[in-house]
Amino acid sequence: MKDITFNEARHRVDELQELLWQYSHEYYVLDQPSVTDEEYDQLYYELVTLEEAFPELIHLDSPTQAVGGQLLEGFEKVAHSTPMMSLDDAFDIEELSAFDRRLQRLTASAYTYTAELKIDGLAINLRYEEGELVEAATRGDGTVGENVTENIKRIRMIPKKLTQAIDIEVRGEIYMPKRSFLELNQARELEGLEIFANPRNAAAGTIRNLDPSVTQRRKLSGFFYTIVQAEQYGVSSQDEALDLIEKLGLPVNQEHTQLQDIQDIVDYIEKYQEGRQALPYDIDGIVVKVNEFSIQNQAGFTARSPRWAVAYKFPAEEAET
Ligand SMILES: NC(=O)c1cc2c(N)ncc(C(N)=O)c2s1
Repeated sequence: MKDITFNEARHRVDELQELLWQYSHEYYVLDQPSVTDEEYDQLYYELVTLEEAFPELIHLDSPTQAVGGQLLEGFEKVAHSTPMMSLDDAFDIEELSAFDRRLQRLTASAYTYTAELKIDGLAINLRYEEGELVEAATRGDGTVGENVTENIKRIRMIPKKLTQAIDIEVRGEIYMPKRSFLELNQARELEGLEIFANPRNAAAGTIRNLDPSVTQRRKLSGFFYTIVQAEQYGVSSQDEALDLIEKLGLPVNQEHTQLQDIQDIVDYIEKYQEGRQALPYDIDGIVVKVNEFSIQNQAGFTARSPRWAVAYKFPAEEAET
């Protein structure tokens, strides 16, 4: 490496980190990479070399900070701060309308809905302290999950450091993009290994592997959609919560929208029931939530799930012929 000053190195390291994050976003979330894997790897190697020459420039959230790591003996258990609940399902429009009618009986106030794509992946809880990722846990039985922090730290798209140095817990879904799934199964077939049935199983199998370098090698990503105790952060609706999650630097699925009534939701469902094959990740339905937290609080929870949300499930896709 030609002699460069510390300041030149610092400028180039910042530039490379910015570039590599952007390229990862294009690859994982937009499925529209603007550079080849070789170009990405070349920049990544340049960053590693600079960080080795100037260790004080290594940031926790550098794309390079997810390498190495010892084999885990097993996963510790983690008790969730609040239960990670499941969603009631709706399989047709009539059930969706019944959900809406029940809500209207629970509150006299006006409310709107948010509709979000139901990502077919693995639920995850991330805990950040002073903006740094300190713990990642699977849903488990909803009350106690598995500590998979070392694996989650090796997913490029999951920030190790938020844009704000705050204590916060967020929940979302870890998923494997369709393209990564196909590449992984092709490689496994060549190696005579059993292939994964679908991207969800591949994501779960990766995160539940005790060797963190397996996660490192496989291209997983995530979308986040819940802040635990969100109102403590000054947000009063699901829409505002999604905006804050994105502002903190976590990936948020951009297909979410605020809707007025069930008919709007029916239109949204039809749009994605048709369009989901074109998405770079699997979805298995639409999550419909009351947008306003004040109304969510009025509606509350049953033993199993919130009364203010429902998962509209798409009919299972016909097996690829
Ligand atoms: N079990 C749950 O509560 C949820 C599960 C999921 C999922 N698989 N994908 C997206 C959302 C979302 N956008 O809210 C939720 S919420």
